[in-house]
Amino acid sequence: MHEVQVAMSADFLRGFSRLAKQQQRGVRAWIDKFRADPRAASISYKKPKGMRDPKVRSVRITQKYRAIVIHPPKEDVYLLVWVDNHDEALDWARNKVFEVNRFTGTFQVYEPVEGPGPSSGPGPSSGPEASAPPPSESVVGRVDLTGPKIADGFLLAGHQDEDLLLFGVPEPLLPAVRALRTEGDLDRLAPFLPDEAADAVYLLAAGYSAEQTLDELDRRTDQGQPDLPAKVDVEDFAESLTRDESRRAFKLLEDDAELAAMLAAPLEQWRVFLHPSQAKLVTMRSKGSARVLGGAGTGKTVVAMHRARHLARDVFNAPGERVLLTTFTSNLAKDIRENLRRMCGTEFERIDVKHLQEVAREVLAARGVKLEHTATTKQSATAWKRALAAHALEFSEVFYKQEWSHVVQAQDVTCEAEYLRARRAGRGKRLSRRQRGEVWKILAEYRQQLDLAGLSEHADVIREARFALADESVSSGYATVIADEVQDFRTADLSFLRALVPPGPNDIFVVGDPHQRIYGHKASLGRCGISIRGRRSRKLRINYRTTQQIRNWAVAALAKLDIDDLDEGSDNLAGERSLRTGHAPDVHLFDGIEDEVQHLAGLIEAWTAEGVQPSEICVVARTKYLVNDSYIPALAARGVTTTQIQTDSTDKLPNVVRIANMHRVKGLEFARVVLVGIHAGNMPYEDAAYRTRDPKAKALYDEGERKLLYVAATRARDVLVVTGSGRASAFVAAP
Ligand SMILES: Nc1ncnc2c1ncn2[C@@H]1O[C@H](COP(=O)(O)OP(=O)(O)OP(=O)(O)O)[C@@H](O)[C@H]1O
Repeated sequence: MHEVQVAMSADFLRGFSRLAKQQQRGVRAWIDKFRADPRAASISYKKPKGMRDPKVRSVRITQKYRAIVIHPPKEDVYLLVWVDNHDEALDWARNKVFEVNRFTGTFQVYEPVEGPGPSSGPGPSSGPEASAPPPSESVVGRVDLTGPKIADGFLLAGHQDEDLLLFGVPEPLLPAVRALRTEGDLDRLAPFLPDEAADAVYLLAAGYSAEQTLDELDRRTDQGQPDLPAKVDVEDFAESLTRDESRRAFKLLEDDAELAAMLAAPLEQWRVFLHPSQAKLVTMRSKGSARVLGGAGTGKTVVAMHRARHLARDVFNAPGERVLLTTFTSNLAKDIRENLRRMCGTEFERIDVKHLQEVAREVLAARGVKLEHTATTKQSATAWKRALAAHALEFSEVFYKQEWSHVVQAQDVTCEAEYLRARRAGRGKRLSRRQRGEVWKILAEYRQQLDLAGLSEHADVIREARFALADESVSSGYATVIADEVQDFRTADLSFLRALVPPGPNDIFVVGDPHQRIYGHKASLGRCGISIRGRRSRKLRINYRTTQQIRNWAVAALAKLDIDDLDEGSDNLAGERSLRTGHAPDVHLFDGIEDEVQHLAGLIEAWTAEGVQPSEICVVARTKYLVNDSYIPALAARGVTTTQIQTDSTDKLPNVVRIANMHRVKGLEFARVVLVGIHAGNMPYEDAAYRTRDPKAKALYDEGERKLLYVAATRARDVLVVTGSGRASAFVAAP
């Protein structure tokens, strides 16, 4: 008989992560014993009463703790699916079904219910605090239906049962799926569905056809048929666990070092369990460049890291071949470098993780180009003051400054002739040729002032570096480039990426979310020579970070804007979902800031008393000014110590509450987030030029503000609170 194997589920690892360190040691020792021989006489299996699934066994670890193990009919792979105190472990397993789906061949975990789940509160996969509804009670009739109603009844009315079965909906859950009427219903049912079925049902409910859903999920063969096994043996666990869809939640324990790493960092599940769409992107063989889109928290950075490791290890692995992973912000580059160092073996030596400015500076330094000083905010303000004083102004001062960054620097404009031809799409105001000429005088004067002071800007460094690469036609030394946060790259930055590597297979892999563009201006990959045709463009749709309730709130803040796709098309967040559920964000509007801060201080006190680490709480305000002049002192006056997040300093901060402006929290995440000062005047932030903008420019500005709110709200993993005072923000629905 073949050797018996052991697999561990993502749930087991999650259960393990909740145990105290001392108990974890005991469980580790037990896992080693169990792996050695799950059929050994010393392993004490119990078949608990009242389990829905007869394959469930509870195995004693200590007097208090039990592992839930799924006994394989063929004795091929024993599955470790949960670990907890005796009673809680049994409660967790009681209503669940663990089986190989007879159509898809995937190993599924689900909980049969007849309706869309309880109307609030976490679902079953959230762990012990989960509150599953009684198994046989239909809850359709009593839920609070929140999502948009489908006019003629049921969300999936247009789909046959057979289709739903082929998408992995288990037969016992068909009635519940059929009963869905709103997106709110689906959010409540999703935690009870197997993951592969939930992915598909979200897309079908968002209006995708069955064919489109297969395409979006990459579940079609090259011949266009659903990618399903010809024959499924539901008793063959070993075969089932080889499928991508099973591997998103189960890992065969084959390698001691890998298991040790898993148990040492049980919360870092992204290192082991990739969603099939993530896994495919990591190893995809691309004829040229590729692009990955996905809303906040969908694991784009995770894919970028795994991809970098894969390319360095398996594709560009000749001595001297280097892989570059670059980002827009320096904080993120630092985090990624640390994570990669821990994930990689010796291939790490051939991976550079640097933010784009750093890459450009190194390209120039390697060629002996002496860099001018980068203008500080103060120095550039002085240069602007002089430039704006030199000529009569037809427009507001802000207009010239934005024209400089969004048109001149973004597109590498260096002379009047180029400026007269430059694309000004998205700038709001149309300029006549005469007006362009007049505006250019001031822009040219600003450049002159920088030159006189011996100063340059970040964009100048990127441009110089690109010219240096083009002039010499020597390569940058990189075989491949992976870029994260690409939504904030300007045209000039994308052109620099292109110049870093010659066109070829797997040359450039870009990752970004245009819904989160808070710095740059729309730029097009194709226009910069980065072509991503056909299947080289994919989307991630599972939000691993925030709860569904927080995600929905943040998406509502975007108010259905028209969003580009980093290229010439458009993007949306349809069919995206969160794996976790929680409570809807709390929104409060107070009479004045005093009351607001009083509430905030009370919240922080209550949370820390509950055991939340202060460093896992972040207070976020729209501007630095609000942070420094209002909230830090007001909180300090109430005895709450905060520390401000600065560039490059996130991991050195003490264990106290974090505070930051919205731009600064990009790319970060916290268990609990409070967005403060969210009221009229601050959101959208009414800067000096706010009232003077023409309607088109104002609409564009507001769009940027909505994206900023989306970024800030999606930093929260578990809890989001939104507070303000005075008049409500037009971007926030009344509480
Ligand atoms: N396969 C996975 N399994 C478990 N957790 C994951 C997985 N993929 C991503 N995560 C977790 O989800 C969170 C968000 O991931 P990541 O930062 O990669 O998302 P992102 O799309 O880059 O987000 P953003 O655009 O908001 O910066 C992280 O905590 C990450 O560890």
